[in-house]
Amino acid sequence: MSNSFALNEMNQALEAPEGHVKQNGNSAPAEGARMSTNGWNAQQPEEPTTQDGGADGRGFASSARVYDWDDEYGDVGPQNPELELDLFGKPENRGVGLDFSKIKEIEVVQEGPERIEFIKKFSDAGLHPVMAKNVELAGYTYPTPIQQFTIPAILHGKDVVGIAQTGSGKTGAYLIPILSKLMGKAKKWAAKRPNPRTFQPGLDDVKAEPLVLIVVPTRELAVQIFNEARKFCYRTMLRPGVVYGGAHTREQMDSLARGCDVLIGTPGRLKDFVLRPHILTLRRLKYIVIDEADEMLGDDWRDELEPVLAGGEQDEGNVKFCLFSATFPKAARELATEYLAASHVRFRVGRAGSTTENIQQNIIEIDRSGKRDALISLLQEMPGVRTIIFCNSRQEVDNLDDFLWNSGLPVVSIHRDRTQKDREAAMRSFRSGNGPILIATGVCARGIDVRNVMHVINYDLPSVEHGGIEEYIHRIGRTGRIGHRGVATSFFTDRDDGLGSILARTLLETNQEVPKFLEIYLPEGMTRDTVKFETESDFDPNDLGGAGEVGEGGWGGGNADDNAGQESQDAGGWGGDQSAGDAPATAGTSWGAEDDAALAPAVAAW
Ligand SMILES: Nc1ncnc2c1ncn2[C@@H]1O[C@H](COP(=O)(O)OP(=O)(O)OP(=O)(O)O)[C@@H](O)[C@H]1O
Repeated sequence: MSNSFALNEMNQALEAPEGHVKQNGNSAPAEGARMSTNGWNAQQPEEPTTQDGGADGRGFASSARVYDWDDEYGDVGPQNPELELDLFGKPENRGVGLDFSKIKEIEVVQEGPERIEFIKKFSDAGLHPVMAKNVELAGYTYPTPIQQFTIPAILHGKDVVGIAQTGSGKTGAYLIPILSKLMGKAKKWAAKRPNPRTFQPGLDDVKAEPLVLIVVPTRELAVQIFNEARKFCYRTMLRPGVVYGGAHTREQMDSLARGCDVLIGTPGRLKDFVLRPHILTLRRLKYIVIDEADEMLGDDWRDELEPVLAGGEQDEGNVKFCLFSATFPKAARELATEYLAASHVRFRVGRAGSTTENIQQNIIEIDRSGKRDALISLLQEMPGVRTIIFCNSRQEVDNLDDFLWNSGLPVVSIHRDRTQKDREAAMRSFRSGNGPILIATGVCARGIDVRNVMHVINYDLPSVEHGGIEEYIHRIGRTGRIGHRGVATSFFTDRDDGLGSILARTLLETNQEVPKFLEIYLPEGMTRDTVKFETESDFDPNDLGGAGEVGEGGWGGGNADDNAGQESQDAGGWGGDQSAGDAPATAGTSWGAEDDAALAPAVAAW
């Protein structure tokens, strides 16, 4: 196996703030700590933190502290240095480590009846001043390519589909414009809330009436996005909240009873609350975001998602939809049209389902019986770096956890059968670097963003029936995020035959070495330039006979006036007017239609 850049980069990562997993190998381990093995460090008993463990570090992450708004504040609340530190971390650690050398020019394709002018700088977006400040506090200097397009599109009142590689800033791509737009409107649109200083549970309770609903597939992702929302809502009257299964319903009800303007949740728990309108009503809702949209629109979620998307006393027709994912197979794209306005815009950074070249992908052909030894060798080869190991079953996660733990390695693990407290503790330990090896089932892979994950190991490759190449892309995408680089190593056994062809093409596409045993899956003569995947665009220019005709079932072949009423109602919010002001508003002018301008992809420099 060749890890050309790996060790050098890993060492830098070990020195990096927050990401440190290296401890002084000579120091005596604290009581309860475990000895280091083969270059890995001793694991320490975990200290609770406020960031992931609730207000006092002992509750669930859903009760983590948010900015407390007082109606006497006017438009912008005062700074709270202690909370600021908690939300954004130490100033010297913010926004470090972008590898600009790898990101030169990235092609962004836009489809839909209207062309959106992209922004090059956050300052061009017309963000609400508090949002601009929060973006700065988060350490974001430049918008990522997907953000360059979706920020103006959402500010301009469009339904948006955003498809961009893992770790490319999709969360900010919807949170920043949606919250910015609402900041100017919160006084008018948000429900009345009790004063947090005088609030008495049971006496002052209100029902939650969010303006934004963000639906995600996993609890870990819900918590992570809640933490991002806590940052971007800082010093505003928008109050974020999160609900997810496994944590106490009572605790989440108490939190909702204080009011909630931005609600993040997993479908099951959301459905429970939506069916209890005295606790949660969606009648004020202005935005629905479906993150990991291809996963969420799959059959597995239908029963829970449909009552949420259709229910809760929504003001039908006045809710904007935003769908985001790194992968978006055709079947999911077709389903998505059920929810989107005909005039929605769609942005794609690279091929839907492509991965970033920042991840070095190694595929190792192996006998099933040799996996454990090979795993230990891999961990010894890259000691002390934050690593995620994926397995296909909960049983295998438990088995490997025992095996590695007994081998003296600092390992933590999560899967669906663990209690929520255990899941949160494992994530806390992994994030802090105390338990730098995380074993998980693939289900947990979606969206998790932990700084300095340098190595992803597919102990089992996802089977074609369960996630296939999409899951592979999401799993390896836990490394190589936001301009960083990383290594993904996968064990390929006789069971993985079904994945061979698409895996070989994925390697080819991203300039990776295709190992000899995978070459047989490629048609003769196929090169990086001729590699083929499923159709990327569903947009059929023939559907667009004239201005305003709707391309049936297609993406964006629609009538730009369909939601014009809503747009004029929206105008006047921060950034609502100027951002797309130059864009041609003619229905029928479309990316993907057969004229020169339409065929040219927009290029975002970053
Ligand atoms: N403009 C920016 N500048 C610097 N860092 C950013 C910027 N936007 C987002 N980030 C950071 O990049 C990381 C990855 O972002 P995010 O988790 O939103 O990626 P993603 O595209 O949703 O990935 P996935 O597909 O895996 O869910 C996060 O730590 C986020 O804080």
